[in-house]
Amino acid sequence: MSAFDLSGLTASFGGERVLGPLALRVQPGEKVALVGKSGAGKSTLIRLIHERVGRASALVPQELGLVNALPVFHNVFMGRLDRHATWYSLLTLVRPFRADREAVRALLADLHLAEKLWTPAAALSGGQRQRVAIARALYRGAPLLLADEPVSALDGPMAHQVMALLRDRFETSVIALHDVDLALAYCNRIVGIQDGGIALDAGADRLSASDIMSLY
Ligand SMILES: Nc1ncnc2c1ncn2[C@@H]1O[C@H](COP(=O)(O)OP(=O)(O)OP(=O)(O)O)[C@@H](O)[C@H]1O
Repeated sequence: MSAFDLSGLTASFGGERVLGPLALRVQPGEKVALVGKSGAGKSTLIRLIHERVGRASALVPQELGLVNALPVFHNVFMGRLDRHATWYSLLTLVRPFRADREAVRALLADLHLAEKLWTPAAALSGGQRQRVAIARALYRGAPLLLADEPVSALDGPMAHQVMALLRDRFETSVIALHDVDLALAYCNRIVGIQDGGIALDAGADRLSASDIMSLY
């Protein structure tokens, strides 16, 4: 059994191939860091995997996808929008149910954001917005996380805390990361993307930061 086993992954823009064709098989329990220089194709690969795996995954896109006019609660609640009947979601827009309020509040507490439950997303800092997108992914309750630079706006200690949380709460993950030290500390498999292909694929315990830096 694998978390996913995909082949024929390709992407082109304006007739120019930027990724693939490549294949990626990820086993349950693997924490995969996607590394590689800017423009290598990491975000494109995350998007392609999400398109194929769909609802079985929780996505943290680089642009976060928050609704600015809505409070933090509702942005997090959206992580499970496809699991609720329309009437339930509409009622929640006006008056959230207590059990949902408490579940979201607990997740936000883990991310040091509990006091922002009713703050509109527009009024948050970059790092707070990033943590709301992470809370939405956690709230989804999917076993597979697909995340694109999920801690890029967080300070050092907070980035470590959040990476540890993601490692512990998701069975399997694929995370695009610029920070090579975070990749080695919190992931057990490193996949390096170069020129639209996989140039490195090895266990984190077999690699050092300098091995990964050869991709840059
Ligand atoms: N919508 C688009 N239109 C045209 N080209 C695109 C588009 N999205 C991505 N590309 C191109 O595809 C290539 C891969 O981009 P991608 O965003 O996947 O890289 P990345 O490794 O995630 O970079 P970064 O680390 O800077 O986020 C780049 O050359 C980029 O210019």
